[in-house]
Amino acid sequence: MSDMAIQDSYPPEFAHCFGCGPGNPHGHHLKSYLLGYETIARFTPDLKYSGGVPDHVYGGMIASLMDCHGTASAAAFAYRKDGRTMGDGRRPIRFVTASLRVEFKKPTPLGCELVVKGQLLSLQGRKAWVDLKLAAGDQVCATGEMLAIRLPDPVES
Ligand SMILES: CCCCCCCCCC(=O)SCCNC(=O)CCNC(=O)[C@H](O)C(C)(C)COP(=O)(O)OP(=O)(O)OC[C@H]1O[C@@H](n2cnc3c(N)ncnc32)[C@H](O)[C@@H]1OP(=O)(O)O
Repeated sequence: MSDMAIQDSYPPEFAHCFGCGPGNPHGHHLKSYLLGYETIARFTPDLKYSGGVPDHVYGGMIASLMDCHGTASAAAFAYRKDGRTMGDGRRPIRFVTASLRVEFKKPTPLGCELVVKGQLLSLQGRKAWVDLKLAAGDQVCATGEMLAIRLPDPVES
Protein backbone atom coordinates (compact mmCIF):
# COMPACT_ATOMS: atom_id res chain seq x y z
CA MET A 1 0.00 0.00 0.00
CA SER A 2 1.25 3.48 -0.82
CA ASP A 3 2.14 5.37 2.37
CA MET A 4 0.65 8.57 0.97
CA ALA A 5 -3.08 9.08 1.17
CA ILE A 6 -4.42 10.09 -2.24
CA GLN A 7 -6.00 13.19 -0.69
CA ASP A 8 -2.64 14.24 0.76
CA SER A 9 -1.41 14.75 -2.80
CA TYR A 10 -4.12 17.39 -3.40
CA PRO A 11 -2.60 20.84 -3.84
CA PRO A 12 -3.98 23.56 -1.55
CA GLU A 13 -6.43 24.88 -4.16
CA PHE A 14 -8.10 21.43 -4.36
CA ALA A 15 -7.95 20.67 -0.64
CA HIS A 16 -11.19 22.28 0.58
CA CYS A 17 -13.60 19.35 0.19
CA PHE A 18 -15.74 18.84 3.31
CA GLY A 19 -15.48 15.08 2.98
CA CYS A 20 -11.80 14.65 2.25
CA GLY A 21 -9.94 17.93 1.88
CA PRO A 22 -6.88 18.13 4.14
CA GLY A 23 -7.31 21.90 4.12
CA ASN A 24 -10.88 21.96 5.48
CA PRO A 25 -10.64 22.32 9.28
CA HIS A 26 -14.31 21.32 9.72
CA GLY A 27 -14.32 18.34 7.36
CA HIS A 28 -14.09 14.57 7.72
CA HIS A 29 -10.56 14.24 6.30
CA LEU A 30 -11.26 10.91 4.62
CA LYS A 31 -8.01 9.21 3.59
CA SER A 32 -7.94 6.83 0.63
CA TYR A 33 -5.03 4.60 -0.32
CA LEU A 34 -4.09 2.66 -3.42
CA LEU A 35 -3.62 -0.99 -2.49
CA GLY A 36 -2.66 -3.12 -5.48
CA TYR A 37 -5.51 -2.92 -7.96
CA GLU A 38 -8.01 -1.45 -5.55
CA THR A 39 -8.35 1.51 -3.24
CA ILE A 40 -9.31 1.51 0.41
CA ALA A 41 -10.47 4.03 2.99
CA ARG A 42 -11.42 3.49 6.62
CA PHE A 43 -13.76 5.80 8.48
CA THR A 44 -15.75 5.70 11.71
CA PRO A 45 -18.68 8.15 11.55
CA ASP A 46 -19.37 10.14 14.66
CA LEU A 47 -22.52 9.03 16.52
CA LYS A 48 -24.32 12.21 15.40
CA TYR A 49 -24.53 10.80 11.85
CA SER A 50 -27.44 8.53 12.71
CA GLY A 51 -30.14 7.59 10.27
CA GLY A 52 -33.80 6.98 11.05
CA VAL A 53 -32.90 4.70 13.92
CA PRO A 54 -30.13 5.67 16.33
CA ASP A 55 -27.76 2.79 15.64
CA HIS A 56 -27.74 3.05 11.84
CA VAL A 57 -25.63 5.38 9.69
CA TYR A 58 -27.36 8.20 7.81
CA GLY A 59 -27.50 7.43 4.07
CA GLY A 60 -26.05 10.79 3.12
CA MET A 61 -22.91 9.95 5.07
CA ILE A 62 -22.59 6.69 3.15
CA ALA A 63 -22.98 8.51 -0.17
CA SER A 64 -20.48 11.13 0.99
CA LEU A 65 -17.84 8.50 1.75
CA MET A 66 -18.36 6.98 -1.69
CA ASP A 67 -18.28 10.42 -3.33
CA CYS A 68 -14.88 11.26 -1.90
CA HIS A 69 -13.39 7.80 -2.09
CA GLY A 70 -14.57 7.37 -5.68
CA THR A 71 -12.99 10.55 -7.01
CA ALA A 72 -9.76 9.85 -5.15
CA SER A 73 -9.78 6.33 -6.60
CA ALA A 74 -10.31 7.66 -10.12
CA ALA A 75 -7.29 9.93 -9.68
CA ALA A 76 -5.12 7.10 -8.38
CA PHE A 77 -6.10 4.85 -11.30
CA ALA A 78 -5.38 7.63 -13.79
CA TYR A 79 -1.95 8.29 -12.26
CA ARG A 80 -1.14 4.62 -12.68
CA LYS A 81 -2.42 4.52 -16.26
CA ASP A 82 -0.34 7.61 -17.11
CA GLY A 83 2.75 6.08 -15.48
CA ARG A 84 2.92 8.87 -12.95
CA THR A 85 3.39 9.06 -9.18
CA MET A 86 1.08 11.09 -6.97
CA GLY A 87 2.72 14.25 -5.73
CA ASP A 88 5.28 14.19 -8.54
CA GLY A 89 5.34 17.98 -8.73
CA ARG A 90 3.58 18.11 -12.09
CA ARG A 91 0.03 19.40 -12.52
CA PRO A 92 -2.12 17.12 -10.35
CA ILE A 93 -4.73 14.80 -11.85
CA ARG A 94 -8.11 15.59 -10.33
CA PHE A 95 -11.59 14.17 -10.89
CA VAL A 96 -15.05 15.33 -9.86
CA THR A 97 -18.19 13.26 -9.54
CA ALA A 98 -20.55 13.44 -12.51
CA SER A 99 -22.87 10.69 -11.28
CA LEU A 100 -23.04 8.37 -8.30
CA ARG A 101 -25.53 5.54 -7.91
CA VAL A 102 -25.73 4.07 -4.42
CA GLU A 103 -27.55 0.91 -3.44
CA PHE A 104 -28.22 0.55 0.27
CA LYS A 105 -28.13 -3.21 0.75
CA LYS A 106 -28.23 -3.51 4.54
CA PRO A 107 -28.53 -1.09 7.45
CA THR A 108 -25.04 0.26 8.19
CA PRO A 109 -24.18 0.03 11.89
CA LEU A 110 -23.11 3.22 13.64
CA GLY A 111 -20.20 3.20 16.09
CA CYS A 112 -17.87 0.95 14.16
CA GLU A 113 -15.25 1.36 11.46
CA LEU A 114 -16.52 1.33 7.88
CA VAL A 115 -14.29 0.21 5.04
CA VAL A 116 -14.82 1.62 1.55
CA LYS A 117 -13.17 -0.06 -1.41
CA GLY A 118 -12.93 1.04 -5.02
CA GLN A 119 -12.10 -0.81 -8.20
CA LEU A 120 -11.66 0.58 -11.67
CA LEU A 121 -14.32 -0.54 -14.12
CA SER A 122 -13.21 1.56 -17.08
CA LEU A 123 -11.03 4.55 -17.88
CA GLN A 124 -11.67 6.19 -21.24
CA GLY A 125 -10.39 9.67 -21.95
CA ARG A 126 -11.61 11.95 -19.16
CA LYS A 127 -14.19 9.43 -17.91
CA ALA A 128 -13.56 6.93 -15.14
CA TRP A 129 -16.15 4.42 -13.93
CA VAL A 130 -15.46 3.19 -10.42
CA ASP A 131 -17.11 0.31 -8.56
CA LEU A 132 -17.55 1.00 -4.83
CA LYS A 133 -18.33 -1.15 -1.83
CA LEU A 134 -18.85 -0.08 1.78
CA ALA A 135 -18.63 -2.73 4.49
CA ALA A 136 -18.90 -3.00 8.26
CA GLY A 137 -16.88 -6.01 9.26
CA ASP A 138 -17.73 -8.84 6.85
CA GLN A 139 -21.05 -7.29 5.86
CA VAL A 140 -21.28 -5.27 2.64
CA CYS A 141 -23.87 -2.64 3.52
CA ALA A 142 -23.82 -0.51 0.36
CA THR A 143 -22.54 -0.69 -3.17
CA GLY A 144 -22.06 2.11 -5.64
CA GLU A 145 -21.02 3.01 -9.14
CA MET A 146 -19.49 6.36 -9.98
CA LEU A 147 -18.76 8.19 -13.18
CA ALA A 148 -15.94 10.61 -12.42
CA ILE A 149 -14.74 13.21 -14.91
CA ARG A 150 -11.13 14.35 -15.07
CA LEU A 151 -10.72 18.10 -14.86
CA PRO A 152 -9.08 19.37 -18.03
CA ASP A 153 -5.58 20.79 -17.93
CA PRO A 154 -5.59 24.55 -18.41
CA VAL A 155 -4.76 25.74 -21.90
CA GLU A 156 -1.21 27.14 -22.00
CA SER A 157 -1.14 30.78 -23.09
C1 LIG B 1 -12.10 20.28 -7.91
C2 LIG B 1 -11.22 19.54 -6.97
C3 LIG B 1 -11.63 18.16 -6.69
C4 LIG B 1 -11.00 17.63 -5.45
C5 LIG B 1 -11.47 16.24 -5.11
C6 LIG B 1 -12.62 16.23 -4.16
C7 LIG B 1 -13.87 15.78 -4.84
C8 LIG B 1 -14.86 15.18 -3.88
C9 LIG B 1 -16.05 14.65 -4.63
C10 LIG B 1 -17.03 15.72 -4.94
O1 LIG B 1 -17.83 16.10 -4.11
S1 LIG B 1 -17.06 16.39 -6.50
C11 LIG B 1 -18.39 17.63 -6.35
C12 LIG B 1 -19.65 17.17 -7.01
N1 LIG B 1 -19.50 17.22 -8.43
C13 LIG B 1 -19.57 18.38 -9.13
O2 LIG B 1 -19.74 19.43 -8.57
C14 LIG B 1 -19.41 18.29 -10.63
C15 LIG B 1 -20.35 19.27 -11.32
N2 LIG B 1 -20.30 19.06 -12.77
C16 LIG B 1 -19.31 19.62 -13.52
O3 LIG B 1 -18.45 20.37 -13.02
C17 LIG B 1 -19.26 19.28 -14.94
O4 LIG B 1 -20.53 18.83 -15.37
C18 LIG B 1 -18.19 18.19 -15.27
C19 LIG B 1 -16.79 18.68 -14.87
C20 LIG B 1 -18.51 16.84 -14.55
C21 LIG B 1 -18.20 17.91 -16.77
O5 LIG B 1 -18.16 19.15 -17.43
P1 LIG B 1 -17.13 19.44 -18.63
O6 LIG B 1 -17.64 20.66 -19.33
O7 LIG B 1 -15.75 19.46 -18.11
O8 LIG B 1 -17.24 18.17 -19.57
P2 LIG B 1 -18.40 17.74 -20.56
O9 LIG B 1 -19.75 18.25 -20.15
O10 LIG B 1 -17.92 18.02 -21.94
O11 LIG B 1 -18.43 16.15 -20.31
C22 LIG B 1 -17.27 15.38 -20.57
C23 LIG B 1 -17.77 13.97 -20.88
O12 LIG B 1 -18.41 13.45 -19.70
C24 LIG B 1 -19.78 13.13 -19.99
N3 LIG B 1 -20.60 13.50 -18.82
C25 LIG B 1 -20.51 14.63 -18.11
N4 LIG B 1 -21.40 14.62 -17.10
C26 LIG B 1 -22.05 13.44 -17.19
C27 LIG B 1 -23.07 12.81 -16.43
N5 LIG B 1 -23.60 13.41 -15.36
N6 LIG B 1 -23.47 11.58 -16.80
C28 LIG B 1 -22.93 10.96 -17.87
N7 LIG B 1 -21.94 11.50 -18.63
C29 LIG B 1 -21.53 12.72 -18.29
C30 LIG B 1 -20.13 14.00 -21.19
O13 LIG B 1 -21.23 13.44 -21.92
C31 LIG B 1 -18.84 13.95 -21.99
O14 LIG B 1 -18.73 12.71 -22.63
P3 LIG B 1 -18.02 12.57 -24.07
O15 LIG B 1 -16.58 13.02 -23.87
O16 LIG B 1 -18.13 11.13 -24.42
O17 LIG B 1 -18.78 13.48 -24.99
